[in-house]
Formats: sequence, structure tokens, C-alpha cells
Amino acid sequence: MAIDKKRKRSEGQGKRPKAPGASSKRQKSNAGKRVTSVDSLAWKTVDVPEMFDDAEGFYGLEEVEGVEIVRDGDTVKFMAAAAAESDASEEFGGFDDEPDEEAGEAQGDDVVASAEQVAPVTSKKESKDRKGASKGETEEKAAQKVDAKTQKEKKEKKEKKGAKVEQAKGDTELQANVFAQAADLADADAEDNDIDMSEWVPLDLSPQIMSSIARLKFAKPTAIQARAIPQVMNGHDVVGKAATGSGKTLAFGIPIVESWLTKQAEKQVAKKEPIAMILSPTRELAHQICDHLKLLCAGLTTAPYICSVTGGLSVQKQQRQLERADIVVGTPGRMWELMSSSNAVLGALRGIDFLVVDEADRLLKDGHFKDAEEILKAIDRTAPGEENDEDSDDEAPRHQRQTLVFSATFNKNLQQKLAGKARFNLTSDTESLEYLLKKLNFREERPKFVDTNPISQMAENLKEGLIQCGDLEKDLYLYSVLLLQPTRRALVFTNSINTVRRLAPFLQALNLPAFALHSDMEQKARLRSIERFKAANNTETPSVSSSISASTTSSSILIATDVAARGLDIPNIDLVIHYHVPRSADDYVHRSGRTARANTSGISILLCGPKEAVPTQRLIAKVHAAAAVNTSRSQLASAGVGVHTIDIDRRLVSHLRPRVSLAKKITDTGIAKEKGAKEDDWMKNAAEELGVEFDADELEAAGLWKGKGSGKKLREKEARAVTKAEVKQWRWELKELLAKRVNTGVSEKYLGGVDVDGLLRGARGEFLGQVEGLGL
Ligand SMILES: Nc1ncnc2c1ncn2[C@@H]1O[C@H](COP(=O)(O)OP(=O)(O)OP(=O)(O)O)[C@@H](O)[C@H]1O
Repeated sequence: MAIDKKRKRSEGQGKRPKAPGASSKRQKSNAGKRVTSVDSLAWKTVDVPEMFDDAEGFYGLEEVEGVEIVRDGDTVKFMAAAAAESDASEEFGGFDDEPDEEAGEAQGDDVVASAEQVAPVTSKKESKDRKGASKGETEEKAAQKVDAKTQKEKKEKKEKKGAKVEQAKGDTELQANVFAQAADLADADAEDNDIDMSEWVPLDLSPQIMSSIARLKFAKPTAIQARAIPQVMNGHDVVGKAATGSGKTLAFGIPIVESWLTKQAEKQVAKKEPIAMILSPTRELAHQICDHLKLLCAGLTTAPYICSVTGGLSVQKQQRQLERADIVVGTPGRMWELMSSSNAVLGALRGIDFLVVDEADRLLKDGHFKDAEEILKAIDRTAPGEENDEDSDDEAPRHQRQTLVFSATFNKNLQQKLAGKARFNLTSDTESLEYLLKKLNFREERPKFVDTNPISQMAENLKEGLIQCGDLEKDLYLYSVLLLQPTRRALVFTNSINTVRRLAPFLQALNLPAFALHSDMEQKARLRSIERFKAANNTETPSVSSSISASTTSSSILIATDVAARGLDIPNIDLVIHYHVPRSADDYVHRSGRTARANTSGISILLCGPKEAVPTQRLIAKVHAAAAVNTSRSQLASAGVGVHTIDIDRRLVSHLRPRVSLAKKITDTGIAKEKGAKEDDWMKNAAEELGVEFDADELEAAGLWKGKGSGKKLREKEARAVTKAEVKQWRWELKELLAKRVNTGVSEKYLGGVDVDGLLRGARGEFLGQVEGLGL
């Protein structure tokens, strides 16, 4: 008998499998049975796809065997053999047994015995139910499965369930978004049939995956998916290059899940070992890939368990998740930490079928290469403790696993090297990117190189603009752009953490909803910032209206360092602003790629100060070089290829200047005071330790110097001297200014019909005449 203790939810895809042995008439005889309570029965969690099992099994569904329901007048009784009762037996129906101290231990065996007993009696029904549960599983196999359930397994299951509940609690923050999307998917189920999936057919995917893709409403594969998926499914190593936002995650995700499903169907998954390890350069991207794959698997009857392993979150929890993972997504640092501290984990990861290096050009350099190198070395070792000799890498055995390397940017040399067309030049610099690429130890001599954007690296519907401004005017122009270019979400990139720390409160002072993201923040705060940025979604896109006030601008703004440049897939980012010119052309491509994703459109704007002019020119030339070679000058102009110079209406800018000055003064004062308080604390502690008296003025005088940075020090000192009353006054003035509307949209030719004075009086506004938007 299977009883749904909780209300059943629709499984989403196909019929939910019935619990094995479901039948109220399965027992022919009541001999040896007694009346018991529902809670005293030996309930077992229903075996379910792992990903749904995170919190409480299959939506909390439990089953019990060897029990008969007897109706006695208005009362329903449950007749069970002692074996089918749990150790938590209690008084029911006049029976008054002492609980057996060892019942818990005996219970498992008893249930197996009970299942064996009932199997022949219920075989017909059971077999029917099982057909619904898993394709082609025979009655005999089902019976064997029941046999194999030892008490040990049950214990493990219980422990696992505890761990799962804990994991689910801890992961709520990370998974909230996925489950919200999953709920939407469930609602969308009914419409699945409307989608024409014919363009996916040549990829020869399984019906389960096709159905999952249909649920995501992806009617056709993107170019990289269409070209890379068959190569991966045919067992090749693949190096994939495609524009930002073009669906690279599923280009490797779909074949990995396919492979897992095949193994599962062929019962090749003997013990719990991951089949894929996906390395990502940033924590946020790792979580996102994990969520993305979970979403793909949300409709599968049996799904792989996917987990993320990243810094900043509980190591123990991730260790537990890793032990049961089928697909692991992680950042190299934490991944190596877990691998190097557990032989079991290390051993399991040596057997992976797929190694994915996402954003490879970034992951294999920066601060990640050391850990990435350790990981690569460790998974190629043949036995624990056996080190590969770095000098004899050529002889390292080619592994059976497939290596998949993806990014939107690979420089030309690197492309050739990845494609096996260039020789490696291994000199003394063993920490070079080339060296690490060699370490990838591709299975094939030449991986398949799939390049879907050989000419332009930029997303197709991206418009690029450049605003020239003074070095000290960037705040003003940033604010002006945010007002003039109404967006649902805007992402502002800076080159320094300090600028993020300053710009977020600066924009907040101007009543704009700004959030900060940088690598110096606690991981939970980082994730919270992204969640808030995503949540504050004003679906109404404001247009350049006849008046500008704070309410007409972006519904949310994220100020970030390059930690947000790679891979982040946040819907409805319409605008990317480069507050500082990026350090490299590749950074520009990736930063700009946070907008205009998946065939949507977007704008990327560079704020360029005089000092940045030369690097900016070089950067633009590099990014658009290939396009320029293949396109005539007039074609370039008409097609909008390249970066357009934007002239912002100077009248508007000068009207906004007083607000910006006030907001800047308020913010700088706040930051200087906070910093000063911290420094004072530090000095006090140091003085205390030295046993001397702390005199702030004396110390400050001693610390004054006239060299580099002295101007900043002086400004900070002045800011610290500002009184609370002064700050209060500034705030009041700023409030007044922000309450004013800047009337911009009344075209001069209509002035005759407009009561301009009234308009100005009523709105306490300032009339600027017609102000165009950014003109992009
Ligand atoms: N076949 C498809 N049809 C429509 N949308 C898709 C398809 N495949 C993926 N997408 C969507 O496109 C968006 C971008 O995908 P993804 O994040 O994988 O891009 P990417 O190429 O990895 O970008 P980046 O280079 O910035 O990391 C995602 O929101 C994803 O859900």
C-alpha cells in the first residue's frame, strides 16, 4: 500500500510513478497481523530523482508495505504484521505492547522479509505499477531490487535524508531563483506541446532531454549548441568559442546530462561517483551554471544530483554534497581544498567522464592557475600519491574523459594552440597559460574547435557608445546616463573595489537603487546583492519622458568589479556602463556581454576620461579589428558596427551638477568618517599594546607628509572635520533638488500650446527644451 502523507503535487512531466506494490488488496490473509496506527507503520521515503530529493524526498511522499486497510463501521484500521510497524509503535486499537528496544535495528530486516512475502501475492499489480515508474523494469528485477535493500542502505538513507534537509536549508538562498523558475516551468507544462522542436531533431537527443528543452521554451538550438553538442556526443574533446549570452552552458550541459541518462538507463552507475566536473572562474558563475543545469533537469523523471563547490560557504556542507554528486560545478580554490583533503573525493573525481573548463581564458590565468593546475595534475594521477613528473608530461597517459573548453574570447595564439595547430613553447615559465593548456591533457591530439563568432566577438544586438568627459566628471556623467537611458537593470563596471564602495552610496544618495558587488564582500553579501539586483525588476520600461526625475531611471543598478564580468546571466540588463575603461579588450567583451543576451538588445557605454583616450582607442581597434577587415567603412557606419561617440546635452549635465556635488560631498564625508573611526580604533589598540597614550592629533601631525597621496589624505581629513549639522544641511538641500523635475521633453515647436510657466511652477521644475536621449 502506498499512502501519500502529504498532498501530492503534479510531477510535471508524464505520470508520476506509483509506489511499488501499491494495492489495498495485496494481503490475502490477516494471519499474524494486528491493528496499528498510521504513524507506527514502517514508512519509507519513495525513491525519487535525486534533485527533487533535496529537502524531503519526493515532495514528502512515503510508502509502506504489507499493510491492509480495514473499515470497521466509521473507523478505518490498519492491519500490519509486526514487521511492518516502525519502532515508534504506540497504543492503538486496544493493543498495548512494550516498544522493543532493538526494534529500530530489526525493522529493516523485517521490512525486507515482509516485502519478500508479499511480492508473489501482489506481483501483477506491482508489475503494472512499476511499468509506470521506470521504463522496462521487469517484475523480477523489481523483486531483486527489494531483496537488495539491506538495513545498512536504510540507515544510510536516513542519514542522507538528514543531510539533504540540512543542505536544502543552507542552499535556500542560492536555489531560490531556480525553484522560482522551476515553478514557472511547471505552470508552463501545458503549453509544451505548442513548441515546434523540429530544429533540435538533427542533434539526436533523447525524448527526456527534448521534453526538458521544450519546457524551457527553447525552440531551436543556438549556433554553438547546434555545432558543439553533436561533437561532444560523439565523444570528442571540444573547444567552443561563441559570443557572450549565446547559450554555451547548455552546449556542454545537454551532452553531460544525456550521458548521465544513458548510463543510468544502462545501469552503469554502479556507485555514486560524479561523471562531470565543471570549473568556473567565479563563485557566482559556478552557482549560476549549477542552477542552469538543475533547471534543465527539472522535468526529468530521474535526474542527476548537481552541486556547486565554491569558497565563502560551508566546507562541510559542500563535502557532503560532493559525496553524492553526479555533476560538480566549482571554483578551483574550493574544489582543490576538498579534493586535497579527501582521498575518497579525489578518487571519485579521477573517474569523471567530462572535464569542463568554462571561461577558460580567464580560469587558466589570474589567481586561479595554481589550483587549476593542482586539480588537473591530481585527476590524471593513476594512483594516490603518484605524482606526474612535470618534465615528462608528454608521456602522461591520455585520459578517457572528454575535455570541453568554452569561452567567448580566446586570443589567436591560444585558439591555434587549443586547436592543436601550434607548437607549445615550454620554457622556464611553467606557470604560463600554455603550460596549463597542455595540462588539460586532451583525450585527442586535436580537439574539435568550434568557433561561431570568428568575425565579431560582440553580441549581435549590442549597441556600443562612448562618452568623453573630464576625469573628475565621471560621477556626473554616470548619473546623467542613468537618467537619460531608462533601463530595467543597469550594470556599472569599475576597475577598483574602492570605487564600487564609493559609487553605491553615491547613487543611493541620489535616490537610485544601487547595489554593490566585489570580491572583498562576504560571499553571502555578494549573493544577496545579486538577488536584490534581480528582484528589483520594474517590468515597465520607462521611456525618455517629458520630465526626468529619479523615478524614471533604472529599476535597479549593480555597481561591480570584474567579478561580475564573466558569464553572469541576469535577465533584463539593458545597459552596461564602463565607469573605468576595462584593462583589456577581452574584459570589455565580457563586461559588455552582460547585456544583449540570448537575442535581446542592449547598450554598452564607455565613460572615457582624457587619460584613458589612448588605451580606449587601442581597445576599440582590437575588439572591432576583425569586423573592420571584413567590412567597408560605409558598411561599418550603416550597420552600426563599432563604438559611437555620444554627445550628451550639456544643458542637462550642468543642471544635474549641483545634485551630484552634494551627493558626492555626503558620500565622501561618510566614507572618510568611517575610515577615520577604523584607523583611530587601530591606532588606539596599537597604542594600548605599546603602553603609550593615544593622542590622535599628535599622531596625525607625525603622520603627515607631502608626497603622493597627500592631497587625498588632506581631503579625507577635511571630510572628517565636517559636522553632523553640515551633513544634515546638505541632505536637506539635496532632497530639495531631487524633488525638482527637470523638464526636458517639451519640444520647442510646441511651445505655443504649452503653459511653460505653469509647467515650471507646478512641477517646481527647470525647463531645458528638447533633450534627446543618448541617441544610440
Ligand atoms: N537554445 C536556446 N534558445 C533560447 N535561449 C537559450 C538557448 N540556450 C540558452 N538560452 C538562454 O540564453 C541565455 C544565455 O546563456 P548562457 O549563460 O549559457 O550564455 P553564454 O554563452 O555562456 O554566455 P557568457 O559568454 O556570457 O558566459 C540564458 O538565459 C539561457 O537560458
